[in-house]
Amino acid sequence: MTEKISLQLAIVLPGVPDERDACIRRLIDVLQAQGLEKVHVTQQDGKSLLCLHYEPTTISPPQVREMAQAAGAQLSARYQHELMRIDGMDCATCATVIEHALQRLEGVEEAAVSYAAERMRLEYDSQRVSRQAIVQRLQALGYSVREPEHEETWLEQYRELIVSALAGALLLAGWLVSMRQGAGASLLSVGLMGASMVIGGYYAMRDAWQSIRERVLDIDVLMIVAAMGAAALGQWAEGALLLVLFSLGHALEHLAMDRARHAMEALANLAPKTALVLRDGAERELPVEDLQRGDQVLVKPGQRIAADGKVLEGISAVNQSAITGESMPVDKMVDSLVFAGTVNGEGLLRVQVTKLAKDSSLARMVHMVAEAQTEKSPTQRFVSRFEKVFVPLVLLGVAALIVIPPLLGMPFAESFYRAMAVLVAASPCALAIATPSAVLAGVARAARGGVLIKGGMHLENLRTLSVMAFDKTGTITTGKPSVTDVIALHGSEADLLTLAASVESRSGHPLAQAVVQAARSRQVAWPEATDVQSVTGKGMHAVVSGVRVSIGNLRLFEAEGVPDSVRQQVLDLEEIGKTTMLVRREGTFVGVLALADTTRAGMHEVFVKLASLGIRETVMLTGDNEPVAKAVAASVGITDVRAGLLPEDKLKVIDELMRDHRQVAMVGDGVNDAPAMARATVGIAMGGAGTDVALETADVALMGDDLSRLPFAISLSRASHAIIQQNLWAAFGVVALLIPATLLGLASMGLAVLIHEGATVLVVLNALRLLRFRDTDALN
Ligand SMILES: Nc1ncnc2c1ncn2[C@@H]1O[C@H](COP(=O)(O)OP(=O)(O)OP(=O)(O)O)[C@@H](O)[C@H]1O
Ligand SMILES: [Zn+2]
Repeated sequence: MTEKISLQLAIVLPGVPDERDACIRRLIDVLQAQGLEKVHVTQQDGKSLLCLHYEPTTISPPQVREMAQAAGAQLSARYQHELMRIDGMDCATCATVIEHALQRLEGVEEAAVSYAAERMRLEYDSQRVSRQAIVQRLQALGYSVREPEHEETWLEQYRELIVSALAGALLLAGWLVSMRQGAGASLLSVGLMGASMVIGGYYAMRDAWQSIRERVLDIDVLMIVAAMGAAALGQWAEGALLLVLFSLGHALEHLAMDRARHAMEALANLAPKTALVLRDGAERELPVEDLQRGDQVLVKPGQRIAADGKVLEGISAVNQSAITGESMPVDKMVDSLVFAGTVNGEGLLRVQVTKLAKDSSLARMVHMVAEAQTEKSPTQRFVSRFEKVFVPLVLLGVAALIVIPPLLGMPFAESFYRAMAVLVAASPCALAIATPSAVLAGVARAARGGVLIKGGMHLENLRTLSVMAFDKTGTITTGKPSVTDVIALHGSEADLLTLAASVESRSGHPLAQAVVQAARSRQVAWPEATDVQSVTGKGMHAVVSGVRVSIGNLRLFEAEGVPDSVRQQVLDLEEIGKTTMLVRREGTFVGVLALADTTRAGMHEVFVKLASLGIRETVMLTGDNEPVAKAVAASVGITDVRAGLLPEDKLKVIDELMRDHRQVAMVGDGVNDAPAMARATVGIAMGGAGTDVALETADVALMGDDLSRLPFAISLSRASHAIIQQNLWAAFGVVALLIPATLLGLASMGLAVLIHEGATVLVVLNALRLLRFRDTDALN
């Protein structure tokens, strides 16, 4: 017989971003090679556990644990994960170039680059390749890694714009000189225009060179070929204009994209740089990086809070809009959680630091958004697939355009020039940037509104939901029930509470805690229970002072049966919307406890808004009894109820809903609904700022502790979709118009470049509109 133990994956493999990571496969292989029977990952309470099966006769549990930890430590030291910021990418193909180049580098396990976010997700084997070697490879390709502390200077930010303006000035000068005619002047004007081409084409040339070396043909190559073609035909002004416009277009595009990126960085800067720390009885101002867990910091009225922590002293209303998007201040008192970057109200707070500055909710949110922006959305994938077919077709067509007309008698110069114009017209630059720019802006806007969307896919999926399932306890209700009725059938109420509390004090379930609380408030003392056995979704069995005690709902006693009189008591209580527990001592039912939970404030408004957004069906899933579920559902406006569910039933309901409706969201608090959330199209967790699991396991996390931002998230997703559609139509439209126009010689190359670059900039500016999306735009 084998036995098994479970360890928390996050402890064995710290720093591994998610369960899909390759390190987990490696860990499993290593451990199985070392003689464990079987190793696999399971989920429990939203945490990933590593389950280790072993042969107890050959190895002891501490040895197994040690083995796992040693292997984990070795792997985490060896395989490094990093999110790098990359400077110098000029177009979407640069991202592909980097990915190809790095993936060919020995020891690089994964390199995923987002052009829009200027970021790269990197995983590498530090025994085979050093970080330095990777950075050097990037630099050799003409890109640089921006280390986190680096602030962009004014000059760096506008460098491209300055270069293109300079090229433009030279072109203008050359043109003015050529107007004056004269032989010397013409030489001078050619010189000036040549200089303009060199300067205006600097970045394009650099990127084109890199692309050619990586055997990728991109827009930079096309532009350089076209400009040199024009120059070779003696069309200096045309060639220079092309490069000036091209570089100007790119400079503007980059400036616009920077705005979307800075929207997130501005958020990160909300947290103060220093904090007022109480150490050794004195107040000292320290940089937040020096704060330790357990430090006490003072937060004065009106100040921004410097660290995530727990209030030790003081009462105040805190504006948490920076994190939750909700501008109504939240009351804080002793034991409340507060978050870095939020604004203290009128009270003085003494706060115990619970998280290091780099792990604060705000810092993690900014990091996760950056990571989300590197994930490709389905539309983006579709566009990439399209480009793979489209670009070679264009090149073939252009080659034909150069070769065939001269055979029919057209001068070569003319056919070449026209082919170049067609090439520019058909370059899908606007198409490539249409979706990523909108995703970038949409994800950033969502984060500023307190909604963390972990990737373009989820941003797009939110839009198409027609059914949403909600967990009841903790999501629709506060999840803090209290005991309302104590009905003793044999003996006193105190005896009943003693038995109940004795058993329930061994459970972490919110209902159990409510029972313990009730016993405590009546000053009941209870003996220690033994042989405790918890039955998921039903209740508990245990032994108290030598007698067997069971406590739970009707389902727990189904097998042995419940006397009709007792059952009737229970049903009567449930009829008026209460959660019930029966208590049985040996064979006798000794009492019934009734509990009630309160519905969260503002839920009704949320469901009204969801309905008006076209979410036709809302379903509440709960392990609680049907009358309670129906009462809660009716009071908030939920259309459908599935009650009496065991945790695994919740998964089945999600499957069933997905069969009928395809796109289904599961909304929960992330604590014990993680499996259902993972199964649904979109898993939405609330309370992202307070609970780490919610933040980690969900596809979409509402940072605040209620659902009020849900309609905002959905309407933002719709707005993003609308903008993506507009962008794609505009991009396709321009290509569709320009190709025939250049083919027929109606549009010159200069005009083609102007329109082409104009469309690209326009598409990005259109995407930026999402940054200004307002809640009030939500309902239309
Ligand atoms: N420790 C316990 N003591 C008594 N009854 C329990 C206990 N644990 C669970 N139950 C019973 O099982 C039911 C379902 O519990 P479960 O934990 O599956 O759902 P829940 O968290 O209460 O509600 P929801 O499904 O809405 O999140 C409870 O309503 C209760 O009747
Ligand atoms: Zn197992």
